[in-house]
Amino acid sequence: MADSATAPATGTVSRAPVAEATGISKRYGATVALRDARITIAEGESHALVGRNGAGKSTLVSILTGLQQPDTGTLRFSGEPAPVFGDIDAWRSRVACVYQRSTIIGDLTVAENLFLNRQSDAALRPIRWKDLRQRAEQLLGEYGVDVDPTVRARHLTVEQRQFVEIARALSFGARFIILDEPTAKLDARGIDRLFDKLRDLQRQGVAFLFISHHLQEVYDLCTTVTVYRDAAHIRTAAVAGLGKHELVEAMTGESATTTSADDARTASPAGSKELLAVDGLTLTGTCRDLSLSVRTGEVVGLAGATASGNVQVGEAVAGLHRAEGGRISVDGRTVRTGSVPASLTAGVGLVPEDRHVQGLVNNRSVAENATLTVTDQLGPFGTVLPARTRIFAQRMIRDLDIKTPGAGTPVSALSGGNQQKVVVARALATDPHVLVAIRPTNGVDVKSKEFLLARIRGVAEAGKAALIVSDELDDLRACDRVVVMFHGRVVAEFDRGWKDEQMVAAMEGVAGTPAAADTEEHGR
Ligand SMILES: Nc1ncnc2c1ncn2[C@@H]1O[C@H](COP(=O)(O)OP(=O)(O)OP(=O)(O)O)[C@@H](O)[C@H]1O
Repeated sequence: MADSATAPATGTVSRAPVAEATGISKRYGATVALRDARITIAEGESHALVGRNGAGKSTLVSILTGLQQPDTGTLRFSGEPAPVFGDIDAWRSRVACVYQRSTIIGDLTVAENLFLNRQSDAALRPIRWKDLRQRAEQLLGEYGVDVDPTVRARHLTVEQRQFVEIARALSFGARFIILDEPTAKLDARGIDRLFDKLRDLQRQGVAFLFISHHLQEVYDLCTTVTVYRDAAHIRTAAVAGLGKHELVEAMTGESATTTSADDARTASPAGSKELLAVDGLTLTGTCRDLSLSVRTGEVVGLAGATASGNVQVGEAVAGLHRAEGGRISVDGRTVRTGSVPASLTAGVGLVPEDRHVQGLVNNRSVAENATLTVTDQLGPFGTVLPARTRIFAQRMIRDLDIKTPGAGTPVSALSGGNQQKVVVARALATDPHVLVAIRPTNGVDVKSKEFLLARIRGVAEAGKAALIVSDELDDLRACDRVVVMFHGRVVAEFDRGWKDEQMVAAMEGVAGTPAAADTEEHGR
């Protein structure tokens, strides 16, 4: 398909693209991660790279940043050939990268993080702390990042850390920055501020490659979009000239259907009973006297921005936090708080927030990870029969459309979105009475998102209950009812049919939440 977006305006001097990759191929054993792929990022451009999970985006990033060598292909930065593989400083001066997972070290100060491994001018010269602080202040000031360089990085918010990472990445001199799912851990305000910062930097001539599964963000921020599918370049186009349906079609190779989780919903069955009850829950430093209930057949959303406490409440239901007061009960029975085994026994399944930290055992296979919670079903008398594990896992791989060469592949070899599916698969394997899913579609592509949300709906349809803890509007739209938290309190509740602005306003604690009133008006 023709590229239509990179032609410079007539009359302007055409400069070499900041980055240009052509004919890039990369294999991992039998897996083809990239096949003759290409991308061109013009100077000062905001360019999105989108594609389904496993399409090859992260592989391209690792090649563009010099972390991996392609099997074939050429790479040029501002018209010059790429540095030799391994010359880290040379790569850093051409391309900066901010990954979804923070590379900031919590125990070091901001200044130390900014100048990690380059604290002093020469290898044997002692570090001059005052100098370091001043250089950090100057650097932060240059990029308009309002953070004290002397504080330990662990005290920063996710957003502040990200700004520090951006400043650090650009301080090596690059005018091209790759942002790999930078919004995954930010709430709506954080995303706005990040985008403001990126627009500022763009005005200063910095070009971006922006990777996101949130197509709206592509429309909000980028001028050009490149689509990869099944390891190959499919299309590059001007964002303004490409409708969402067309974009999704390019990503999936199928014409976009209009079915959504919305259409798939069924009303809660009559005669449902309360399956999860949270009564007057108080969690130190998080929430006070919070109540919530989920009935059989229901999918309830627990929405809230980062500091709302919604994630902690979800985690408490799964036994990860001890309550200072109040009660959590499942199917009428009180569950001891602060005990994961007690919650598991009560029938609570959890999709944790961070698959890297809480979710997966990286060097173990997809099969082992997917069945970790159900080893008792895999063989008699505490044994685990490999054949049974494999069959169990193969069913999950099929059911959840997990893209992997096989059940024996280590999860670390899977793309991010496919890893997330393994985490969901594992939670579903226990056949939970109450499924608590925290940001369950984080890093998952649009098509797989529908799929995962439909699976969660399946839990409710099987007569159980699901609680989706999220600030993602797509996740929340899949719920029958959404309870919104703001700073540890429930501030609003919506039945289906809410508008995006209403939900965002409620999550941001906008006084008087016209949202709630509106919902009533719209005839619940
Ligand atoms: N180190 C590795 N070993 C084996 N296979 C790998 C490795 N890294 C990536 N792959 C495979 O290469 C393919 C492309 O993966 P990649 O991570 O580039 O996809 P992606 O588009 O970034 O996906 P996502 O949106 O899920 O992050 C996938 O099939 C993945 O399993």
